[in-house]
Amino acid sequence: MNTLTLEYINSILPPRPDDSHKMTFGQVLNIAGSIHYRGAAYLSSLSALRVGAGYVTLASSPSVCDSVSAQTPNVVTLPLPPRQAQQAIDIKHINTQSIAPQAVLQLRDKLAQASVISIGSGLSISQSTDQLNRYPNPINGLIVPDGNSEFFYALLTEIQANTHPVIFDADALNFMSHLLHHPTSTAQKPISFTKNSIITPHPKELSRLLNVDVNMIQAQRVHFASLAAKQLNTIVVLKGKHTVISDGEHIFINPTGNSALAKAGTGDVLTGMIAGFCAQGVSPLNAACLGVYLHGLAGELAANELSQYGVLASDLLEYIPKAILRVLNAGH
Ligand SMILES: NC(=O)C1=CN([C@@H]2O[C@H](COP(=O)(O)OP(=O)(O)OC[C@H]3O[C@@H](n4cnc5c(N)ncnc54)[C@H](O)[C@@H]3O)[C@@H](O)[C@H]2O)[C@@H](O)CC1
Ligand SMILES: Nc1ncnc2c1ncn2[C@@H]1O[C@H](COP(=O)(O)OP(=O)(O)O)[C@@H](O)[C@H]1O
Repeated sequence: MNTLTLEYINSILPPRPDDSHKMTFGQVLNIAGSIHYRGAAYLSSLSALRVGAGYVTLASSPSVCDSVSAQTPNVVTLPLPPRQAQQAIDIKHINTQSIAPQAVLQLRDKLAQASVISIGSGLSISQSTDQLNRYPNPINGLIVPDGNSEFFYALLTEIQANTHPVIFDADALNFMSHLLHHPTSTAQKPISFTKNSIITPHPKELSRLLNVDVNMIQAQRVHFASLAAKQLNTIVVLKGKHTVISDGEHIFINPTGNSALAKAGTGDVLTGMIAGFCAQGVSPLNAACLGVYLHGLAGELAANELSQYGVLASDLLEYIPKAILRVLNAGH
């Protein structure tokens, strides 16, 4: 078990060759955001650019793409077609901002081109009103997915054989929990995290994935992060104070960060940072270490100027470059 250090982080930062262009630093395909979580799409896309990715494409519903474009000129958008109602009676149940499963066909070329794919930040699975009538599982609190769930399933099927890094966050994890624990509840075939994947659960999300009480997870964070990495064949980033990173063999503990990060949207920033490092050719395990350490350091630097009370997730975007400079300067 290793605690991440400034020196180690400095040693795994990717190079920035002079003779380079935007594609040198990789393409992120970020599938994120929904009608109530437009901010998650913004934060996860911009944070990937802030750590040095060359090109970020946000694929989402048209309204999310419009919102993000209105806030920043830096992100390329790929609006995906909304789901259509099959019958007149469905119309009141279907939020037209849900993405059609057929959108995966439109994404096919982008999925193949991308250096890394991030899926799930704010990509709600609970957009349709019929979900509100369903009961949550009493153990894991998970409600049967709906809304974007058909799109999710089509997407996960499409990328099963993908060997590029894929980062699964937030609702992508909740959807996977549903598939893992209710395999016969739908007529769908088994599906798993992809090779070279990274998952970024907070303790409740890991509790849903493992079907283990969240208090048990918190009492044995290293054990459950490592167990999940082995069982699910993925790299696990178990978030919270002293984030644990494990590939099932190695374990890293993050010393950076403070309560400034305990604010909505900071997890979306982390997902983008890890994706941005993967895009630059860093191994998924090192990308997870870089993202987690620098995310925490950005929170500390932001809190030095704004207080632990006053930092916003969007403030982190300004402090990521300062955190990188701090690490670079430590190397001289
Ligand atoms: N501006 C935006 O658009 C934002 C969008 N977000 C998106 O909102 C969606 C829902 O995410 P949420 O995380 O709110 O919903 P969840 O339902 O996954 O998590 C909330 C539950 O998990 C528990 N929990 C969270 N962190 C915990 C921890 N460290 N220890 C123990 N329990 C913990 C909470 O107490 C709560 O019961 C995600 O798709 C996410 O990406 C959020 O990131 C917030 C900001
Ligand atoms: N008290 C804390 N100390 C250190 N890091 C924290 C603390 N609280 C939250 N974080 C970090 O902030 C992020 C929160 O992510 P998450 O729970 O997914 O939030 P959201 O879904 O709102 O984006 C994680 O990276 C977590 O490790």
